[in-house]
Amino acid sequence: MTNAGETTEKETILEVKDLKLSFRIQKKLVPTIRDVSYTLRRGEVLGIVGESGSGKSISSNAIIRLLPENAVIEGGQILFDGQDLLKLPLRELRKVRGRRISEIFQDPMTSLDPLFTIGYQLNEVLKKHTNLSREDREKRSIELLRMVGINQPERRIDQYPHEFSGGMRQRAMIATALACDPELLIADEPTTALDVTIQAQIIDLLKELKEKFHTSIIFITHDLGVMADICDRVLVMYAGEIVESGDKRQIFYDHRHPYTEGLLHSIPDVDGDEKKPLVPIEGNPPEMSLLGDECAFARRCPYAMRICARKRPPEASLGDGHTVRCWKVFHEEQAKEGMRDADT
Ligand SMILES: Nc1ncnc2c1ncn2[C@@H]1O[C@H](COP(=O)(O)OP(=O)(O)OP(=O)(O)O)[C@@H](O)[C@H]1O
Repeated sequence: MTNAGETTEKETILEVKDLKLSFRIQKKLVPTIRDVSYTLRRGEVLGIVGESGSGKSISSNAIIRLLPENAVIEGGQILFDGQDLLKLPLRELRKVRGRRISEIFQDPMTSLDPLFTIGYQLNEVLKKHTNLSREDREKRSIELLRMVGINQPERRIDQYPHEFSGGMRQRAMIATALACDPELLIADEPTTALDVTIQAQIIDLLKELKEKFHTSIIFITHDLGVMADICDRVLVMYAGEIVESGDKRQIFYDHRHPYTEGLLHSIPDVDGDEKKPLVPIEGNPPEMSLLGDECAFARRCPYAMRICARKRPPEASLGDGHTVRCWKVFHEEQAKEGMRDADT
């Protein structure tokens, strides 16, 4: 792996602009990812959080077009290192996938084949994406297993996935994802199925990747505690759209969207020193096929006003990269601006 220089640290690696994706269901197109826009810099960990079905996986899998057959991308751009991946023919995209962008999943068996040894699978990835000789591929495979914390990699390389424990399989999957030094790693709930100790070890490993190699990571999770630990910036998703985005401090300590507020009340205190009662958000997310031009959260929102049921709120920019899609916040910001104008 090459150690990226400090100068590349703030460079934008990924820019998603107005991504719109629908699913074809019984001849109808159901909008599911709605105007999603965000930027990811080199060496940054971007967390995506939201309830089940909010679009975390689909919006991230759209980057490498790993989508169900009935998915239709209806608009937007996905600029990776300046190149629009949506315009790239599938054959070209396959070269990017696994080499410059790779993905790790909750279930390691999504990407590990039970019929082949771990060494064979690492070798296949390296054969496909690099010009390394057979000998160098073996050396690299051993180095990768060692890097992800697998002891005795020379012996382990000849073993099959079932001979590994759950945590070790997760590490082996991470090793295959890292084989070609990806610039972007998409981690979709990579620690959810693991016990707390192993979860912490995997998080430490991902942090090390970010620190040492400036790998950019999209980290999808339900777990706001894990998110507070690893992420620099956070996207809060609800009903296929980003309802709030900001850096970790803005989201945890200065959030403005009622949904973010509800999410944060539904977990134990992130600092762990104050025991707050858990208050789940009442109600359920909307049925996407029935959603009109209203605020998707209106029916569950304790602050909903008349306009919320009639019109989707615009995205308000609060400065320093903090955005919120909520009428209440929009009006509060307008009022502040009005007061500022009156003062001058
Ligand atoms: N093949 C499909 N056809 C129709 N709708 C789909 C299909 N696949 C996913 N969806 C819908 O897309 C929406 C977003 O799904 P996605 O898997 O991205 O959610 P998620 O936030 O990652 O959820 P989870 O946390 O449960 O993984 C959901 O409402 C889901 O029902």
